Amino acid sequence: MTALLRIGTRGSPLALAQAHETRDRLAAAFPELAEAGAVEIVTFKTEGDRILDRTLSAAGGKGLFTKEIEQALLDGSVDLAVHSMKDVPTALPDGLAITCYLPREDHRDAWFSPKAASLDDLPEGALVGTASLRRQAIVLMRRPDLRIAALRGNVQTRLRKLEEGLVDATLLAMAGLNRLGLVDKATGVLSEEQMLPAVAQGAIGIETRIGDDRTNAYVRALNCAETELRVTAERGVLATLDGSCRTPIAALALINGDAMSLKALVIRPDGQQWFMTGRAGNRNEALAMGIDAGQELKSKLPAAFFDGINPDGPVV
Ligand SMILES: NCc1[nH]cc(CCC(=O)O)c1CC(=O)O
Repeated sequence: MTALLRIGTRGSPLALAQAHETRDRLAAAFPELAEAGAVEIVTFKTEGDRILDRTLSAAGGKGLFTKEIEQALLDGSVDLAVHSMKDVPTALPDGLAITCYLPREDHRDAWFSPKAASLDDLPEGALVGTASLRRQAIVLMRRPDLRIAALRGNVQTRLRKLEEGLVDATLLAMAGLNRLGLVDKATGVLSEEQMLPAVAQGAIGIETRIGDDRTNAYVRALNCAETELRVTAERGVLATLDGSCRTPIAALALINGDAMSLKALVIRPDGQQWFMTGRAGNRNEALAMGIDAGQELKSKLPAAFFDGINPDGPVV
C-alpha cells in the first residue's frame, strides 16, 4: 500500500529508535496506521551528522540537525518530523509547528568512567570527553582541575572511544541510553542538583505543517500535556536568552499536580561564573514562567559572558 504518513528523521540509531517509537504509538492509536507499510520512515543526513572533525558549537549555526528534514516537510516529501527537542531551535521556519510531544523520558545525565564512580572521584587533571558546552561548564564548575576533550560521534561511537581510553570519562543523556537499551553501560546517574539538564532533554517533539489537518489530527492524539508544558517553560527560558544547543544553558521544569517548578542556569563555558534562578507557579503559566526566568538571567549576564565557548582540549 502507499504510505498514509511519512516520517522524516535522521538516520542515527537514536533518531531511528525515536521514529520507531512514534510509528508504534501511531499504530497503537489508529488501526489503519497499524497496517504494513502505512507509516513510512524516510531518513536524512543533516549538516550536524556530517560535521565530525569539530564541535557543533565551533561549526556554528542553528538547527544543524533539523534543517534538511524541515525542508522535506515544507516541500511535502514527508508529513511529520521526529526530533529530540534538545536539538530543535526555538524559532521554527514559517509554516511549521511542533504539534505533539511524546511522554518525556528520564531528563537526567548519566556518568561513564572506568576510573571513577562519580565526577568527584576522578583523579586530578583527568580528561572528560564531551561536546556539550553545558556539560563542560558544569564539570569545570565542580572540578576546575579537569580537562575537556570535544568527544564527537553518536552515542555508540562515544562509548567506544571511552572504552579505547581516548578519554577518562564522559556523560550522556539517560533518555538516549534508555531508548537504545544501553543504560546498563552507565557507571551512575547524576541528579539534577549535580547537573541540571539541557532544555527539553529527553523529550521527543513531532513537527508538522500548520494546516495539514489530516496529519495533525493523527499526531495531536499522541500528545503528552505534561511534557508539552514542561518543554514550553524550559524553551521559554532558552528563547528569552536567545540560546541554542550551543550555549551553556540548563533548565528543568517539573510538574506536581497543578503546580510547576522551574530551575534555570546560565554558566560560563569555563565554569567559573554562573547565574541561577527558579520559579514556582501554576502549570498553566508555563510559558510566562520560562520567559520571566529567562529575563531575570538575561538582565544579570555581563557582556561577552558566552565568549571563548570552545573547549581548548583535543577533539576525539
Ligand atoms: N545533542 C545530541 C543529543 N540529542 C538528544 C540526545 C539524547 C536524547 C535526549 O536528550 O532526548 C543526544 C545525545 C546526548 O546528549 O547524550
